[in-house]
This record gives sequence, structure tokens and C-alpha cells, in this order.
Amino acid sequence: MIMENDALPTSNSVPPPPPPMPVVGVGVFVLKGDRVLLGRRRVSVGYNTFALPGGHLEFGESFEECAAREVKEETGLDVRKTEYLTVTNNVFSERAKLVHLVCIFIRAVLVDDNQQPQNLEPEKCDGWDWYDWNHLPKPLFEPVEVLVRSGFNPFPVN
Ligand SMILES: Nc1nc2c([nH]c(=O)n2[C@H]2C[C@H](O)[C@@H](COP(=O)(O)OP(=O)(O)OP(=O)(O)O)O2)c(=O)[nH]1
Ligand SMILES: [Mg+2]
Repeated sequence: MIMENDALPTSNSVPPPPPPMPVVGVGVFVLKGDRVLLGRRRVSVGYNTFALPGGHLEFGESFEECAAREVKEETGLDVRKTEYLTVTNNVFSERAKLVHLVCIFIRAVLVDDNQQPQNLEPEKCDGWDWYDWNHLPKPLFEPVEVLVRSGFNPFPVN
């Protein structure tokens, strides 16, 4: 039923917004001993949850290039041995909106073990810290939480 105030489509009306698309992100397990680097997000999706450094895959970029770039942009850290680990497909709702994230997980180690993470994008993150794998902070960002709950371990097998 058309209500009195409903806009009727006309030939010059604004086109409807495009349908939502999956987002391709890269999350990086920066490993140091038994610890991983995490920071509390200050942006949606995942506001206030602990996530890995990472970001959107840019056009033409390899997963490993994206991983090293995002870690550098967000923490100032230089990483090496970037290795693909796994991919997850997460569909969940956040604040009544459906979110679809395809996340490529990469691991890496520091070029210089003494280098400290800096919070280079404070509008996006509260700050970076190392967390023992067996004592991860809560709440974790949904894609990381699902991965950890599945029993996944990002550390190389000795
Ligand atoms: N940072 C981060 N993003 C993740 C993880 N898992 C996961 O699905 N993502 C998804 C969520 C985001 O929609 C997407 C991009 O990450 P982001 O929200 O940190 O993006 P960003 O602002 O740093 O990226 P950019 O636009 O600067 O490239 O990747 C994770 O563990 N860490
Ligand atoms: Mg990010």
C-alpha cells in the first residue's frame, strides 16, 4: 500500500543504494614469543573489542603486502616472515545491521625484537599491547573470537 508521504519513483529520482557487499580484511597475528599483538577497536565494526592489526585489502595487493603495510601504518612495527594462515567467512549482526567479513589471517614476526608498537591511528584503536596466547583479553573481535574458539593456533609448530 502506498501511503500519502511515500516518495514515488520518478525518472530523475536518486538511484537506490547498492546492496551490501562482503568486506575483505586482513588480520595479522604479530607473534613475539608466546604473545600476540592486540588493540581495542575504537571503530565499528567491533567497537570496544580486541582485534589484530589489519585492514582492507587494497586493489592489486597480495595478502602479505597488505599485512606488512597495515601493521606498519597502525603500529610502526616492521615485520618479516609474513605467512598466510587461514581465511574465515563471518556473517553476524551488529547494532541491527548485518556485517559480512571475509578475513585473511596472516602471521608475522618482528624484524627487530626490541621495537615497540606505537598507536599511530588513535582514532581507530586505544593502543597496542602484547597478550599471552593463553590469557587473551575479552571481548575479542568476532572473527578472532570465532577462530580462537575453533581451537586455531597461529604459532608455528616446532
Ligand atoms: N584489523 C582487523 N580487521 C579485521 C580482523 N578480522 C576481520 O574480519 N577484520 C575485518 C574488519 C574490517 O571490516 C576489515 C578491515 O579492518 P579495519 O576495520 O581494521 O580497517 P582499517 O580501517 O584499518 O582499514 P583501511 O580502511 O585503513 O584499509 O577487516 C582483525 O582481526 N583485525
Ligand atoms: Mg585496522
